[in-house]
Amino acid sequence: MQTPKKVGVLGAGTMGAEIALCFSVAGASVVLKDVELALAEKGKARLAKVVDKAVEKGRFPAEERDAVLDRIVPTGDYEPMADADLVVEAVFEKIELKKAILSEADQVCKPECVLATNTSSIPITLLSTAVSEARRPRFVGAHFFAPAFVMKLVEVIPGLETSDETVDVVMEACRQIKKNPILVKDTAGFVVNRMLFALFNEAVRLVDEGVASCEDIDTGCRLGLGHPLGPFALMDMADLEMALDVSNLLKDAHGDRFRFGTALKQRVYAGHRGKRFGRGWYAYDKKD
Ligand SMILES: C[C@H](O)CC(=O)SCCNC(=O)CCNC(=O)[C@H](O)C(C)(C)COP(=O)(O)OP(=O)(O)OC[C@H]1O[C@@H](n2cnc3c(N)ncnc32)[C@H](O)[C@@H]1OP(=O)(O)O
Repeated sequence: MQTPKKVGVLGAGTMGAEIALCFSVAGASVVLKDVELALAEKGKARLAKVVDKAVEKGRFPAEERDAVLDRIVPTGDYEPMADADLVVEAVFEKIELKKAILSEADQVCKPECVLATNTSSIPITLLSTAVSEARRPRFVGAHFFAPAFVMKLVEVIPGLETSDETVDVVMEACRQIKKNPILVKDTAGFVVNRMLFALFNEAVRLVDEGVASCEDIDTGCRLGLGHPLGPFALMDMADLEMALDVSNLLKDAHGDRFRFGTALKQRVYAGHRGKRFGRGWYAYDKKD
């Protein structure tokens, strides 16, 4: 398959916007939707900074900057994605929210359109119940990793009714945007988040037990295991509340080994949710 000519992205947060950018860089026209136009425009504005940084670091050609951003059209409506070949949903990791948005998109998108969800942990077959029976063969999971413009992996997850053709289409679309797709069975947390949350949970337990500080545990992971960031720095990059939600989903599916420790819950209760909130495991300068 060619790169899809037109792509819709539902949700202009950090993940959604950067997924939009990946397709635009590959030459697709992209519609970036949020609940209202102003939020979609804000998501696109953040992308200009992402591209500028990539240009600064010599990782993206300066002369392509404007064209790549021009191909991304922000919107508050579903209608502009009626003729999209592929739509990727990337809204908050809440089951009912995702289902509502997938159902609305399903009613607008053309029958041939593949509808993909960027859920990080919710079973695809469960989310597929939000779309019509006719769409289900063209409904699939496509899990990107943060920061999505940089990270090369996409987990491709067929649900019970996803067709082989849809899996092939999405795997190929990932290759066209220079990502490396891996095929993963439909299980809560898929592959990478099951491993990542095992690490997160053990790291929080170490803090709960007073074995070491988060700084030292992060140093241990970086210098002892070669991870680019330790688990606490990584949780701060995401959102501690989101981490707690995901871990609860994993706990429901796989048992108590995914139970998060006390130190994390306390930070969530206190609103210390991570870098974007000015404070998480570490303190930061608050920025937009
Ligand atoms: C929860 C989901 O379902 C699953 C996930 O996505 S888990 C997260 C998986 N991602 C990772 O583990 C990535 C960890 N980070 C890295 O490996 C490296 O930082 C990197 C390869 C992305 C970039 O490295 P490099 O280009 O050398 O620059 P570096 O300075 O480290 O980071 C560049 C920018 O990316 C941001 N960034 C790095 N990791 C991030 C992450 N996980 N999420 C969001 N932003 C991230 C940094 O904050 C920095 O932003 P800034 O320029 O505004 O300060």
